[in-house]
Amino acid sequence: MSEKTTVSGAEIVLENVTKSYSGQKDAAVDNVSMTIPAGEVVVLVGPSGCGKTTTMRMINRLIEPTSGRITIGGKDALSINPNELRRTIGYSIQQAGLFPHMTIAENVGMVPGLIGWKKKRISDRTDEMLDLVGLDPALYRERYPRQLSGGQQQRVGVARALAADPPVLLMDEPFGAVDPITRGLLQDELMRLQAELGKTIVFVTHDFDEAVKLGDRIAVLGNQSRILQFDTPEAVLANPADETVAGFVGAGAALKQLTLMRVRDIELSDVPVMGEDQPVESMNAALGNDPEAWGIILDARKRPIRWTDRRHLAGVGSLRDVGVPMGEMVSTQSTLQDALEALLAEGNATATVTGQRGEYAGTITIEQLIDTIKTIRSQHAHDHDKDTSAEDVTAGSPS
Ligand SMILES: Nc1ncnc2c1ncn2[C@@H]1O[C@H](COP(=O)(O)OP(=O)(O)OP(=O)(O)O)[C@@H](O)[C@H]1O
Repeated sequence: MSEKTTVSGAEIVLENVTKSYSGQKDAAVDNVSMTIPAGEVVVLVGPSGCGKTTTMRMINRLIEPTSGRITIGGKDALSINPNELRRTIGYSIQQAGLFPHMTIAENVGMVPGLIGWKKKRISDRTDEMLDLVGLDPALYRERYPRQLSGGQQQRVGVARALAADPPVLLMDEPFGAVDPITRGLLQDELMRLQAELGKTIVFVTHDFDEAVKLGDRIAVLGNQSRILQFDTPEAVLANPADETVAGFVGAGAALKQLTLMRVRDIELSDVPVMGEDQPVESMNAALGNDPEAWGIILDARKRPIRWTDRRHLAGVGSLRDVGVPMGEMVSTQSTLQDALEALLAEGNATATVTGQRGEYAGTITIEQLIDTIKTIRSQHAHDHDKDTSAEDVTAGSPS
């Protein structure tokens, strides 16, 4: 996710954690070790039944490990009493898991109530949380869950998980039950919230794209929760650890990489730019003799308004009257994927980039996008050559 302003999260460490359900031949989770750094979003992703939920639920002790150790902020999870555990760990699940007979306010205020907050404090906090997730408290407090849309219920689920301000948030497919557009919006909101809150978030999904979008790190799990790869989304996309992970990454890994970087992250190229009031000869001189060269005419606030080449300039008296209106532009905030789409939409090899206030910032070309992908690839080309004992993944040997 993006840069955090604060980190309020706590580190979670799993050491050789195993869970065998009675009556099952194989352990559901077999000897898993991983460190989830404070303030990061770690996404557990893997096929159905691989043990993601079991792994997550052992962190808040909804499931007791058969063996191994889990610490939260350095404290053994088994030694934390139930009240403290509720305060430390927020939990949100698919279909929000709201209590149908309780109002939205009662749902959100439930954990603060359980840990003994006073009425007024709970009520204020409930309003604050509903605001935070984009629901007007005046409209929604007294409603019942069935009177809300699926997406709104999911928001309430997140508000409830955050209500007691826990350093750790466990989210088990929280957006699994909503349509793709709502899901995208909820993901964006979670990213915005997290940039502000800096919680430690463990997020379970079987949607790899969701993992790439939300994770600071992704743990790709195989059967029995075996960690196949535990790394940043960039590294997993650029260099999957093995064929199983590659299969999970799926087609279009290079394109997915483009969603992880923004235009401001790369060095832009340039074309000649001139204000409308500058002499035509200056633009001519800047374009030189190259018949393919083109330049951009700016308005008084340095915003690109038209592009021009030598042919347009022949015989004209002023830059005010020449050129072709600018097509779709990209902003420095856009993802490289947005930039690629703009390039394809315009059918050009170059797109114009504008800054925060619409001012000219440079240009971006198809070649630059290709070079960026190549650079990411080469940066991660040797990731698996490293001695993994030095890494924070100490899980049983990845196959
Ligand atoms: N209470 C239980 N008793 C016995 N076996 C269980 C129990 N809960 C889960 N399992 C088994 O443990 C394995 C891991 O299940 P788990 O729910 O953790 O997987 P998951 O990766 O979260 O799956 P999904 O993505 O389908 O939710 C599965 O084989 C499942 O059948």
